[in-house]
Amino acid sequence: MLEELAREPQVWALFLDIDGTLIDLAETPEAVVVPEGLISTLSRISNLLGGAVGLVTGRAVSFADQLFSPLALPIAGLHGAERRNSAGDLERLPQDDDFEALKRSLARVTADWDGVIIEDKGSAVAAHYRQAQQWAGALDAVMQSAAEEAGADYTLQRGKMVIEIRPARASKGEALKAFLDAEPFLGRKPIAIGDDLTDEAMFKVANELGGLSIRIGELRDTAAVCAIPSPDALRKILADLARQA
Ligand SMILES: O=P(O)(O)OC[C@H]1O[C@H](O[C@H]2O[C@H](CO)[C@@H](O)[C@H](O)[C@H]2O)[C@H](O)[C@@H](O)[C@@H]1O
Ligand SMILES: [Mg+2]
Repeated sequence: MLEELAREPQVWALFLDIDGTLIDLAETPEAVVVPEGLISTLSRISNLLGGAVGLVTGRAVSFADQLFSPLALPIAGLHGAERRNSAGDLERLPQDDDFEALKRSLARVTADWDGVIIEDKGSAVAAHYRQAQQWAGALDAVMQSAAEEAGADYTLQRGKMVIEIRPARASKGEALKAFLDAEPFLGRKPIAIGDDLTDEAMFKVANELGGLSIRIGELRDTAAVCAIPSPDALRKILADLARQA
């Protein structure tokens, strides 16, 4: 990958997931740390690729922007439900009052469930049980019934120790396609790198378009065609690439 990207940077577009890919997982959503040097690495690789580097994440764009400030790459947030293109134009969904009420109700129902975290992300909500695995089954049931109540515009998204309700019309695969429809991504072959179930949609699109799909972790039950063992190993590869920029 490193050799290909360095030799023909005009051919490739790079799409990177955040949690579990660029940065290590942490016990809570707020406790994540962006390691020193990563922001400058990403900035240099973006220059090398003529700006064709995008973040594709389950996080809200606003949260990702805080993490990577002052870098503001093109980004798809909430699993593709919001997207900022390379010109800086941000598409997001209008507030849905029923969904706001549903999030409040979820927070009420789980208030006494020790260790459960309800992460309000605007047009999506995540219920975390990393610190409360005894609540995993009950939380799954509550989220399933909340997703039904939310209706056809929303869907359940499972991930690492998390169950989310997110807008149904979006996916990371659709986000990749939307990026690739416009400069500076237009006509390039996508490299999609991710670690979780939500990334499978972008792996499939990358494969279909003759690109490359890379899973962080094991190459098991995935559409990805190759693997990198850990976020740390990926960061080392990216740092090497940035040095050649
Ligand atoms: O698509 P991603 O960028 O990988 O985002 C996926 C979800 O990541 C976050 O949750 C995960 O990371 C947390 C911090 O390391 C961890 O505590 C949690 O167990 C993981 O599921 C984030 O909080 C979610 O909103 C994202 O959708
Ligand atoms: Mg991830």
